[in-house]
Amino acid sequence: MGLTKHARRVLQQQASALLAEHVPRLGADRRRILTALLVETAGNWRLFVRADPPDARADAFLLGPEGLFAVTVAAGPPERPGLHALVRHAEESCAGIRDGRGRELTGSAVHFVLITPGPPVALPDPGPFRVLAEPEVAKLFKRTAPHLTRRQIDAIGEQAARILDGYVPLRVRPPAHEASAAGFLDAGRLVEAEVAAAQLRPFDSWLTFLHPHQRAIVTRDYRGPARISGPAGTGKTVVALHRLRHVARRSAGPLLFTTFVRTLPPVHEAAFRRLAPEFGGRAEFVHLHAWVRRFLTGRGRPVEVDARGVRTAFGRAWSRHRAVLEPIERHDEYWRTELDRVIKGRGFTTLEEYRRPAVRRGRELRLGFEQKAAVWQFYETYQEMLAERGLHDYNDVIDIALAELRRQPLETRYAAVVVDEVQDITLNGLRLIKELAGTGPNQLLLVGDGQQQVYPGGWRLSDAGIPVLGRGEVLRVNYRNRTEVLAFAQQFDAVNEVDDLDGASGVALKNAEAGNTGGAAVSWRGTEADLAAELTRRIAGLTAPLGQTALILFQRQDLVRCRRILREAGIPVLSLDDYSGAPDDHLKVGTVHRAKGLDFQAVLVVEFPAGAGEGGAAADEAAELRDRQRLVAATRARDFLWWGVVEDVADTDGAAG
Ligand SMILES: Nc1ncnc2c1ncn2[C@@H]1O[C@H](COP(=O)(O)OP(=O)(O)OP(=O)(O)O)[C@@H](O)[C@H]1O
Repeated sequence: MGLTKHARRVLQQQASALLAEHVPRLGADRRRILTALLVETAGNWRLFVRADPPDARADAFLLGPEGLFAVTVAAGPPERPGLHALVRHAEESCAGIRDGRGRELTGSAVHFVLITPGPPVALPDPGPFRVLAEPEVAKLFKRTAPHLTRRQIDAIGEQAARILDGYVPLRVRPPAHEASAAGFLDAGRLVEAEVAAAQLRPFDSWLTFLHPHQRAIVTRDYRGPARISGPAGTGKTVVALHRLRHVARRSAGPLLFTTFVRTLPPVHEAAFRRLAPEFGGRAEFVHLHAWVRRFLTGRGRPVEVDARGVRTAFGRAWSRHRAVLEPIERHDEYWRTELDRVIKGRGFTTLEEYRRPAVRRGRELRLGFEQKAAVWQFYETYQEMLAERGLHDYNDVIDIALAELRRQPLETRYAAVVVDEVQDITLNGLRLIKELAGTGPNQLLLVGDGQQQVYPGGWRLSDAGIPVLGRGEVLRVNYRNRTEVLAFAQQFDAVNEVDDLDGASGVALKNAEAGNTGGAAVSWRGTEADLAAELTRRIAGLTAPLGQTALILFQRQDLVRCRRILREAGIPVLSLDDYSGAPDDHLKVGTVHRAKGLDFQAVLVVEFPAGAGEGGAAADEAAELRDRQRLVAATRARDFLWWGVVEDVADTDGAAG
């Protein structure tokens, strides 16, 4: 911080006097380093120094806008079991601290810092520590990602002073005339930090505080694969990230966070780096298909998906079989899903398997014995078309990787694997995950919500041989959406029963408890001709920053329509395809498939009429799917939701191009 030389000298004198009085038996290294820490805490920070002689506990706890730090001064990390004792003590001693809303400070939110005396040294295995050399101590106080407000720091500090047994709270104060001088207390930066924290409040407090139920799941010891389900916004991903850090501290080896949604891993990686910067290098965040491609390349079997070639193969197969399939269901998309999600997704290799009862769970349209035979022929033609061209689709790539993994397991096992949005993975994808993660204690965590399926699924975890009996957790307090937004989203929840991903009943969004108050949800109906003016007016009137706002649509062709409106209005946009969670001032735009798992301060949704002329069971299925997609779109909004419905579509020749 911007201290004058004189002020720094005064603070150093105060700091040494304080340490000499309260912690008289300090060695020279600790004394120097703790003095330096104390000088830096003259702003919005608190320091608690261990009064007893060195033992297995941290030397100090440091609390500030970036969270709570357990600080150890040593030339290197302690050896196990000393390391375990240190981590356990730090986690346990802070665990009783609560915020004003009853949430507990989670032990996994404590950051471990190792300060090495003297010049920087390279430590090959720093374990859970962020390592700083003595001359780098000031780096700890850089406000890169503040998430605690001054009031929260005061409240935590007060409780820590009572709870941290054997530690004394020490604080130095600048001389009065210096305190009021510009720059000394760094008033400008404090205000900046307060404003930054206020903008995020209360959402980013998850980095430090968890609901007691969330916290219990983070630290629970599971003897096999575990599952977290619960409605949107209940903190499933938040818990999974904390748990990843918790497991990382207690294990060695790489960690994997994967999902079916291509756009999510970079966003969650950014969140994990804020939560656990010390494990950034150990954790891979990658979507399932990218993982598979990399794995197969590593095994000398690179397989690429030529999406255009696959579409052509499908088109040819469809034109050969449409005369038979159209009378059953006329939309080719329906049959594409049948191939992708049922026949290939579930790994059927014979018509007999496909004919077994209950294998099409989740599909409303019933198929008779002969009809299944007709679909199977269509599937075989599609496979031939692919084979003739030497092509593989995404399901094939999963199958090849699964066979390869079964032939030869991974050389280095993951210490832990987390799968997010698991409801959208195919059954064969789940089998692959089981194979790569293993089913040992605390190795595999599956996170999802059956109600947010945006692709038809229909499996149970047990179908993939993943046993979670007795290890299924359900979250029910929604922390993301303010009450008005949540109430709006709940209108799309028409289901009678939600699957907990393993055949039992789960919790639906309509039964979620609201964790936040306020918010606003506004709807609009109009013609496409009026949409441009209304959408741009809404965007201009937003109170949320443009960079924290998303426009969500349902079909790719809707994107083209809306992008044109935004371009003409000069509104800067970033496609959700390219979004990594990094802050910017562009409106995020994408389909609901890309918005899954994300949240924004404000969300605008435009619904264009769905394809006309559907009917029968397939239409019921499509309508149900659309409601689930609506529910996902609406629950992306934290504070404000605008829902626009276009009632008629103008002549858009060329627009949908
Ligand atoms: N303990 C908490 N304290 C404060 N905010 C929280 C807490 N838990 C979750 N949140 C907020 O709720 C938001 C949603 O959390 P998260 O993304 O983990 O939910 P989810 O259940 O995975 O949602 P979805 O199923 O919709 O993807 C987070 O971004 C965070 O802002």
